[in-house]
This record gives sequence, structure tokens and C-alpha cells, in this order.
Amino acid sequence: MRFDRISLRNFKCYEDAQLRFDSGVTVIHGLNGSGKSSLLEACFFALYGSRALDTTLDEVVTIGAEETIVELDFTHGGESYRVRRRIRVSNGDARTAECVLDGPGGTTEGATDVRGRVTSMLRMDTEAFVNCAYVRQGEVNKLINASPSVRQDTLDDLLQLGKLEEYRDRASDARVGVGRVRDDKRGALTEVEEQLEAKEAKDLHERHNAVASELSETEAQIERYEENQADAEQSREAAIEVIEAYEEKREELTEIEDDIEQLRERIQETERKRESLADRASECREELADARDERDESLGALGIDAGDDLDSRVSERIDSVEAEIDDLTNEIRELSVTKTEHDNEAERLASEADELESMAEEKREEADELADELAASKEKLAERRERLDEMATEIEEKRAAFADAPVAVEEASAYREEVAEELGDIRERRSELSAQLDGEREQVAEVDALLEAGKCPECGQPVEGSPHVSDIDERRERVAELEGELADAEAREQARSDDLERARELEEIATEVQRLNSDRENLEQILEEREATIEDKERRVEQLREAAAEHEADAASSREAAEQAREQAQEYKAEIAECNQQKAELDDRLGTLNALSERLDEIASLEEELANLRSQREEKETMNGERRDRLGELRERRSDLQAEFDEDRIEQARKRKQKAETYLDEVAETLAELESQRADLQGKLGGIEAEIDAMAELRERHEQLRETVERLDSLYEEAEQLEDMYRQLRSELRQRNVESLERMLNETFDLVYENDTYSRIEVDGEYRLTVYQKDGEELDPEQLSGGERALFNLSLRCAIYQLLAEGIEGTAPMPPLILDEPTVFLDSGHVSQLVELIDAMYDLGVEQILVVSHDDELVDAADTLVTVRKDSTTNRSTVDRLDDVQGIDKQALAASGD
Ligand SMILES: Nc1ncnc2c1ncn2[C@@H]1O[C@H](COP(=O)(O)OP(=O)(O)OP(=O)(O)O)[C@@H](O)[C@H]1O
Ligand SMILES: [Zn+2]
Repeated sequence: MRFDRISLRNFKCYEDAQLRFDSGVTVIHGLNGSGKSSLLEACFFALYGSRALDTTLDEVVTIGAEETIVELDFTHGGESYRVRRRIRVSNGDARTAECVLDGPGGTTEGATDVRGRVTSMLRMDTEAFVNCAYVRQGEVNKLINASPSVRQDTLDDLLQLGKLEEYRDRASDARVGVGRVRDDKRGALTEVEEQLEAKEAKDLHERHNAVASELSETEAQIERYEENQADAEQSREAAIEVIEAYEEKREELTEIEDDIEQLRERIQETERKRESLADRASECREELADARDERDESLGALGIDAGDDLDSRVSERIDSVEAEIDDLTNEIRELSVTKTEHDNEAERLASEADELESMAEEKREEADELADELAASKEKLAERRERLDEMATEIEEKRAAFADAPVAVEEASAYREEVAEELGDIRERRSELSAQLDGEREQVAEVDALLEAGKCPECGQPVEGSPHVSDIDERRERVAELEGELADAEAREQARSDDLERARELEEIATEVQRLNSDRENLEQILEEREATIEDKERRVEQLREAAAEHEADAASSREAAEQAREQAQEYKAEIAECNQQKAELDDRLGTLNALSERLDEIASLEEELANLRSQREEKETMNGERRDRLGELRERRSDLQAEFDEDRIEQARKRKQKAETYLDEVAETLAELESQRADLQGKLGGIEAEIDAMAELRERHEQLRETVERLDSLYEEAEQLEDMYRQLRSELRQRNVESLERMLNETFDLVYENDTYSRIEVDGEYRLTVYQKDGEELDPEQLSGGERALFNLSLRCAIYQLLAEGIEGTAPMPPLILDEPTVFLDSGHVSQLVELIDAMYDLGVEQILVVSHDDELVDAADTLVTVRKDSTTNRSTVDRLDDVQGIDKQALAASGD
């Protein structure tokens, strides 16, 4: 195994550092505290994690940093691997955030799994690694200081003897397990053997034979008894037959006696009935005599002779009387209908007369009233005529006013309108003239004033020659003209105004005349109408009086007719009474006839009954005769049966039956006993057979168990042998290892420690180490001096590496030999020996050796020199590496690193 490269980030004093490793001897040097040990620790930590630390995980993280990353590349068995760990600090607590091992076998993740894989690859756990490969600062003596048992475990593990122990344990477990099963099976076998012995002691087959012969004897007995039983049953049956025949006859006899008794009773019963029939017949005869007497009486009363066909004759008579009665009844009904009609007529007429009379009265009253009214109307009419005449005079008077008027009465209104219109026109003309006159007068006055001032008022020119002044005279003439016209107009206005006054008066009178005329016309019309009404009323009075007279005449004739009707009704009533009389007589006769008919019926039915009674009696007589014959027969049969009975024979039969039954009871008991005996024996036999079967089964089981136990025994032996073999192998191997180790240790120790003090070193089976002095004295290695101990220890490690290289099949782990300050206890002479030892180990096959040292001699022996420096200002370390340093002035280099 070989480290190839380490890469650090924030690991202790390193901020960021990479270092490549090569085969051969690498010497790391630098000042105290520059970080040399930390570099080796980093490699160890990369492989084993926190187990590799004496301290807690957070101490590897650079103070103040949050994350540390360590990566180690290494080669093992010709293959490359890389392990990477990342530590995170949070809240002062450091934990592994990432841990990965990459290699040909795949990727392993997680601190535990990675450590497991590394351990099995190197065949070293943390402890073994520091015991063997990694000599930490001040721990050079670790292996010899360790107790022999720790050393033993470490070496056994390294040399894979531990595996053998494991196999031995497994074989032992298997042996114990097999032993347990075998013991169980043995127990079971013993049990089965005991059971078998117990069963064999019982003599099962002999018992089986004895029980079987007893059973066949019992069965023979049962057969015999069953035969006897059948015989007894037969004789009992025969007896029962005889007894039953006897019982049958007895029954018949009893039946016959019953029949005889019954027959006798019936005969007596029938005789009684015959007697009662005779009684009834004599009653009938008496009744018949009575009925015949009554019939004869009726015949006499009705005058009918008692000849042939009496029945039909009587019924003919009844029919004719009934017809007569019917006719009469109809007649009476018709008569009373007519009578009622007449009664009703009389009543109707009487009330009619009443009505007519009252109507006449009414008419007359009305006529009187009307007459009174008429007288009053005539008076009023006369008064009105007078008024009419007055009105005519009034109108004449008014008309007189128009005698000297310019118009007639009828034109008064038109005349007034004409005058009023003319007056209006005149007035208009008059005011026009007066206005014109005022204007002219004003202008004349103006011109006069101008003339006085001498200037024209229009143009301001001198008045002389002005157009305005020149027509002044014309104007004065016009004023005069207008004044004349006005006076004329005023005069006409006065005249017309007077005319209008007169026209108004006339119009008024004309209006009055008109009104009076129309009033008179109205009155005249009314009067005419009234006069016509009076004539109408006078006619009406006359009519009413005539009508009243007519009604009275009618009433009188109605009363007469009513009287006649009443008389007729009276006549009908008398007729009806007569009819009723006749009908009563006929009813009487019908009653007599009906009674006669009933008697005749009675006589006929009595005669019939008598005949019937006679025949019944005869019938019963015959029946009893027959019964008496039957009675004789029965009596004969009874005496026959009574003669047949044989009491002795029956008594014998009864005895035989009794005997058979007794025997049957006994035999049933015996048989039951025998059968239960047989069942017992069969049960026993079954039990024995089952036991025999069980014994066979047990034998089989016994055989199986025996075989199993045998097999288990041999298995147990095998396991024991295996266990022994592993134990032996281990101790043999260890012995061989011990011998080799002893030889190698002596050789190495001789090589590095050339003096005469010690003769040899002894390693015993428990890896106990003893040093022998030349004089033969024994010495514990701890008693050696510091330097001696260091050399001894290194020799031991060297021997172990040698053993590993020789003694292990497959890839020997051979991890790099790491020595931190190994020269501390050595004098200069022994440093050279150390260098030789290192060379020897390299030759042995330890591919890589890492040494931390200041020693010049060691620096000289290095293939690669690594210098570690720490920057005093930042307190951070760096690494430098120098390859192929053989032949260069390494001391100078090393010195320059200091
Ligand atoms: N977690 C950490 N963070 C920062 N620095 C640390 C941490 N742990 C240790 N150191 C420092 O790292 C330095 C490394 O010491 P280390 O033991 O590796 O040095 P060295 O070269 O082996 O010294 P010596 O020759 O004395 O053995 C020390 O100075 C220590 O203070
Ligand atoms: Zn003028």
C-alpha cells in the first residue's frame, strides 16, 4: 500500500495545502510547531476518521474556520483509491458532513462504512495501525508496552489467525446445536422404548385368542335361545287364534240379542201409531157429520137443491152475484161523479152572480164621481171665456196707439232699428265736421300770428309772396263752409233723436200687443181642448151606467142557472142511495154462498183424510207382519249359537298362551344378557387389536428415532472434529508465526544493535517477549534503556512487516511505515543503525516510508525531502517538496528550510 497525494483545506494549521507522495523514503522536516506531525495525522485521519484522533473532532478544524476537507489518494493491490472527508462546524459542534471512499470496488459512503472498508482492506483497525505502521511522536515503545493479550490479538488479526478462531466458534456453536437436538431425540427414543416394553409385557396376542373363543361360544348360545324363542312364539300364535274365534262368536250372539230387542220395540211402536190413527179417524167422522148438517141448512136458505154438480152450481152462483155487485159499484161511481159535477156548477154560477153584482156596483159609483167632476169643469170653462173677451178688448186699446204712427204694429221694431242707424251716421258726420273745423281754425290762427310777425313760419322767408300766406283767404272760406255744415248736422241730429224716442215707445207697445195675442191664442186652444174633454166624459158616464145595468141583468140569470144545477144534484143523490141499498142485499147473499162453498170443501177434505187414515193403518199392519217373521229367524240363530260354545277348549287355549308368554319373557331377558356379554367381548377384542396396532406404530417410530439419533451422533462427532481442527490449526499456525517472528526479530535486532550484552530474544506462544543476556539472565524488554527499547520496538515492527510479507496469501497490506521523530532516544551511532533498518524494510517490500526528523543522517538517506514552513504573521503552514534529492546537498537545503 502507498499514499499518493494528500490535500488539505482548513486542517489545523493548514489553510490550503497539497502534497504528492512517492515510493521510497520521504523525510519531512521543519521548525517546531510548523505542522509536520499534523501532516501525518491528516493521512491517518483520512483513513480512520475520528477514531484516529486523541482529541475531539472540532480540533482538526482550523480555529475560526467552518469547514475542513481532507482528501487522500492511495494505491492498494495495484488499484487507485480516494478517500474524502468533509467536517462542518456549526454552533461549536463539529460533525462529518461527507465521507466517501472511491475505488475499484465501487463507492462507499458514511464514516462507519468507510472505516469498515479500510479496516478490512488493511486488515488493521485504528489500534492495529498505530501498533504496527504508525509510530506516533513519543509512542515508539507502544507495542512492547502493550499487554501480551493485546499484542496477541493484534498479531493474530494481522496474520488472519482471528478468522480461524471465528470458524472454530462457529463449529462449536454447530456442535452444541446438534448436541441439543440429539439429546432431545434421545429422550424421545428412551420414552418410546419404555412404552414398547410396557406393551410387550401385556401378552396382547394370547389375550386376543382367549377373548375370541369366549365370543364364539356366546354367539352359539344366542343362536340356540333364538330358536327356542321362535317356537314359543308359534304356539302362542295358535292359542290366540282359538281364543279370537271364540270372541267373534260371542260378539255375534250379543249383536243378535240386540237386534231382537230392537225389533220388538219397533213392533210395539208401530202398534201405538196404528191406535192413534184409529182415534183420528173417528174424530173425522164426527166433523163430517157436522159439516153435512151445516151444508143442508145453507142449501135450504139459498133454495138450491142438493143434486149433482153442487160444487159447480154454487160457484156459478157466486160468480153471477159478484158480477152484479161489480155493475152496481160502477153505477154508483158514475152517479156520484155526475152529482159532483152539478154541485160544482151550482157553486161556480153562484159566485159568478156575486161577482157581476159587485162589478155593477163599481161602475155605478164611478159614473157618479165622473158626473160630479163634469159639473165643476163646466163652471171653470165659463170663467175662462170671460177672461178671453177681456184680452180682446185690451189688444184693441193698444192697437189704437198706432193710429197716427208712421208704421204698422208689426214693423215697430224694424223702424226703431232704422232710426237708430241713421242717428249714428249723423252723429259720426257731425264729429268729423267739428274736428275738421277745429283744424282749419287753428291754421287760420297760426297764419294770423305770422302775418303779425312778418315772416313765413315755414321757410322764414318774408311773408310777402310766400305760398303759405297766399291761400289764407281760401282757408277762411272753408271755415265758414264747415261751420254751416256743422249747424245743419246738429239740427238733423236733434230731429232724429226725437224720432228714436217715439220709435222706442212704439216698439214697446207692439211687444205688449204681441204677448197678449199669443196669450189669447194659448187660452183659446186650452179652452177648445177642455171642451172636447167634457164631451168625452159625458159619453163615459153614459157608458158606465149602461154597463152597470148589463152586469145586473147577467147576475140575475146566473143565479137562476145555479138553482137549477143544485136541484139536479139533489136528484142524483137520491139515485145513489137506492143503488147502495141494492148492493147491500147482494153482499149478504154472497156471504151465504161463500160459507156454503167452504163447507163443501171441508166435507171433501175430511172424506179424503178418512180414506188416507185407513190406508196407513193397513200399511203398518203389513210392516209389523214382516217384522214378526224376522224376529222368529233371529231367535232360531240365537239358539243355534248358544248350542255351539265349548268352554273346555277355550280354557286349554288360554293356558297354552299363558305358558308361551312366560317363556318368551324369560328368554328375552337371557338373550339381552348374552347380547350385552357379546358386545363387551367385541369391545375388548377391538381394544386389544387397537393396542396391537399401536405397538406396531411404536416399533416403526422407535426405528426412525434410532436412525435419527445415530445420524445426529455422527454429525456431532464431525462438528467436534471440525472444532478441534480449527483450534489445532490456529495453535499450529501461531506456533509457526511465533517461530518466524522470533527468528526475524533476532536477526533484525542483531542487525541494528551490534553489541555483546544480549544473546537472543525469545517469543513464546502468547507473544510474550523475553530478552536473554549473554550470561543467561532473563530481562523484560521494559527494563531496556530508552534507546534500546526504541531499537527493539522498531526491530519488532520490522519483523512483523517481514512476517506479513512472507506469511500472508494474496495482497499483503504492507501499509507505509510512518515514524514521527524516531531518533529522539538514539545516539548518533544508533541513528545509522536506524537508517540501515529503514533500508532493510524497503528491501523487504515496504514500499513507502515516511519519517519526520531533524536528523541530518536521515535527511541524507531521503529519496524525497519535504519542508514545512509556517508564516509567522498569518500562522498558516505551507509544504514544499523536492524530488530526486539523492546526490544534492540536502543538508544545505534542509538548513535553508530552517
Ligand atoms: N485547530 C488548529 N488550528 C490552527 N492551528 C492549530 C490547530 N491545531 C494545532 N495548531 C497549530 O499547528 C501547529 C502544528 O503543530 P505540529 O505538532 O504539527 O508541529 P511540528 O512541526 O510537528 O512541531 P514539533 O517539531 O515541535 O513536533 C502548532 O503550532 C499548533 O499551534
Ligand atoms: Zn318759408
